[in-house]
Amino acid sequence: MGAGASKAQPGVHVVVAQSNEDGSIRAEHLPTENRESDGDRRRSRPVLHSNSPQYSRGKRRPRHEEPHSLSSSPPTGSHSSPSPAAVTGQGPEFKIFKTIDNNEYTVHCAEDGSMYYVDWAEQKWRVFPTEWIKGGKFENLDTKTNGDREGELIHPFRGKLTTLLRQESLNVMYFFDESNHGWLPMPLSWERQTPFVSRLVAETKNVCSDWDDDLSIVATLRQCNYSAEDSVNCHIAINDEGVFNKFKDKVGGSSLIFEKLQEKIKELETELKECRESKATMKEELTALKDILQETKAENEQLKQELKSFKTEQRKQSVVLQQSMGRGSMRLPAITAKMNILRPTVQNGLQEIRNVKFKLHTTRQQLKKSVRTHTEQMNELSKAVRGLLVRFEHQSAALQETRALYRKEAVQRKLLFNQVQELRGNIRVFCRCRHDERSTSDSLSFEGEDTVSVTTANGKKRKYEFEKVYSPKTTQDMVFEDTRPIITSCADGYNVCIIAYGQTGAGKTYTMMGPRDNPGVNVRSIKELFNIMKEKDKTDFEMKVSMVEVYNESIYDLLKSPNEVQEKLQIHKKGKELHVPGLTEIEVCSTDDVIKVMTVGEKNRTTASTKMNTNSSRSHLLLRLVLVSYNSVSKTTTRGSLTLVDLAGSERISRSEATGLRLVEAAAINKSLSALGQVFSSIRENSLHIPFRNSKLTHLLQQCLGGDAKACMFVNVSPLDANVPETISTLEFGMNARQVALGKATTHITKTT
Ligand SMILES: Nc1ncnc2c1ncn2[C@@H]1O[C@H](COP(=O)(O)OP(=O)(O)OP(=O)(O)O)[C@@H](O)[C@H]1O
Repeated sequence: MGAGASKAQPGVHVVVAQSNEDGSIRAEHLPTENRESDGDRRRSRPVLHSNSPQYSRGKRRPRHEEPHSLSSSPPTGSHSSPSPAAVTGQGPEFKIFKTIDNNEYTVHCAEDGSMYYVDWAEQKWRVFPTEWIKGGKFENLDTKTNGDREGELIHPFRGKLTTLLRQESLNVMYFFDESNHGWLPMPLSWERQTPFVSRLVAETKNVCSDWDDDLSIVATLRQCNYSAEDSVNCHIAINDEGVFNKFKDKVGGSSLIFEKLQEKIKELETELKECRESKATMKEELTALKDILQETKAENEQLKQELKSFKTEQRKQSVVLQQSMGRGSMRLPAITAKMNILRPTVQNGLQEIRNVKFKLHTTRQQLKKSVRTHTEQMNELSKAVRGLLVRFEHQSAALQETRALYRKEAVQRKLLFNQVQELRGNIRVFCRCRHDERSTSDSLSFEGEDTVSVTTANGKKRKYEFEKVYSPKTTQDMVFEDTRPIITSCADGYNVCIIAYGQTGAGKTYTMMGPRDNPGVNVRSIKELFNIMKEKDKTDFEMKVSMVEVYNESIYDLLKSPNEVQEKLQIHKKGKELHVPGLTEIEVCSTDDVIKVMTVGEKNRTTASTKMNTNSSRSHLLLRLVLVSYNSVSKTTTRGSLTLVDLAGSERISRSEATGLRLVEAAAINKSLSALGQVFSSIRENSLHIPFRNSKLTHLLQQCLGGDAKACMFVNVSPLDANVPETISTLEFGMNARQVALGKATTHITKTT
């Protein structure tokens, strides 16, 4: 047992009570200025009461070991002591007995119920007095678990902290109070004066220069068991807390501060990064500068060397020059004389050179100026060209677009036209009344675009409706406008036929052929056909013309030379196609070609009729154009035909009062025209048999009226009152034809593989 004190001042002893590692308690004397000798100290050692509370606050070993560290084991014998069960309700063990004034005693409760406590003063086990029980209470050694002492703290920087209230033994500085004759805890201000604490305070202040409150330092030292290091840490922690509180007061929340601080940290980190980067850059620059410096130094060295060698060379040269001058001075007068002679020549030469140089300079300036002007002009020109190119590109794009639109439009138009045609029926009948100056009455009246009325001799008025009715005032051009669409069909691969019907002199030939300066449907149609074919892209075409007349039920080739023997042509069937063997077909490339061919045909017709003493108007004229086109894009061959028919006059035989040959002619015409009427009637009535073969005319027209063609008929009438019966007959014929609905027209297109 080592508890004692040294006497620092009379009546005051200073001691730090501390338990030893082995469980015994020792008192460590603090260094004092006026320490007494060991003997004095031993003599004057104050006696601590064994049950003094100050002892129990000293550092203790784990309590269950305490009795074993004593010199003797706790007695097991039976003494008169309270039963442990009566005290704790449990078996033999070590317990803590805590008095009302907080003194603690380690108590051993033996098996037999007897209890002992440790008398530390004597280092002995003593029987625990039963009368003490009333003045305190027992506690189990394991009652103070961490569970009671653990807690939490939300720290502004470290987040959630788990705290533990741990009981640890601390050194406490006491002084011996002579008056009380006992040890008492020393006040802070006194303690500050002790050399031991004074040294620790100095150490602490050395580390924390801002901490100038000595008493606060001593208090902290006490709490930290006189460890200067711990007290410094504690101070830093307290200061942190202070900062935290300061911010908390200002901003009002730890999380906000935390966020702000984190932001600050981030900013600082960014700054640091930037500094590092700029440092790296500067380092690189420095290296580069060093290199440059090195190079410059090397250059400098080289220049120095060169200068040195130059100076040496100069010295050598000056020596040589001086030597030369020495030699030359002897010939100087002769040289001077020669120079005087040469000087004017040289001066003149120099002047000339100067003049030439000046001229050259002037010319150069002029050239420069003109080059500059030309360059500017060139630039302007190229700018203008660029602008033109851009405009050209725009326009060609627009043109292409327009072309595409046009093509689309054309296709749509074709489709619409075909639809309209199909709706109207594929035979369209127009009525044309010729202009005749002799006409004075108004037996024919024209109502609207499609109706003509005829007033008969007995005053009856008959109305006839056609696709269109052309009054005498109608021009050739206007007539053709309605025919134009059917020509487009021919180019598209349809068999197309235009027929003129009417009494002699009613204007059939005028409508079909027309005068040379005002051509009719024939020439205009042929022109239109060529125009259409030429407009078609990637399409090659071939056109052939044939011309025949049907006279007295015989077919004659009008393109055969009149010198040749005229043979009657026959019609043969070749598959579905009709074929006229021996018929002349002439290839044509333009409208002019066709007109030439037609002129030849007309001439042959007239010659023939003269030879036979006949009248050309007594025969039917058929002009046929066969068009074969090939499209290289779609790889299709299209075959269409245009048949232009100028029929012979349709007047009645009785009226013409014909006899002999004229009668035969009239009968033949009558036969063929009535055969034509029959064909129309049969088609209209949907008869199984259509009598195409009843006449040469209808036989030849079979392909044009045969159901897959498109036909157009002009019924020509005269405005004269005298012709009213013929006019009515013609109009009736036209009406009959109008009611004919040809089958659906079909194109003749074959695909080439
Ligand atoms: N619309 C018209 N305007 C002016 N003159 C016309 C018109 N139609 C016909 N004629 C004239 O009437 C005359 C007879 O015309 P055209 O020869 O065309 O009759 P046609 O019906 O062909 O007779 P044919 O049956 O004898 O051939 C001609 O001189 C012609 O110029």
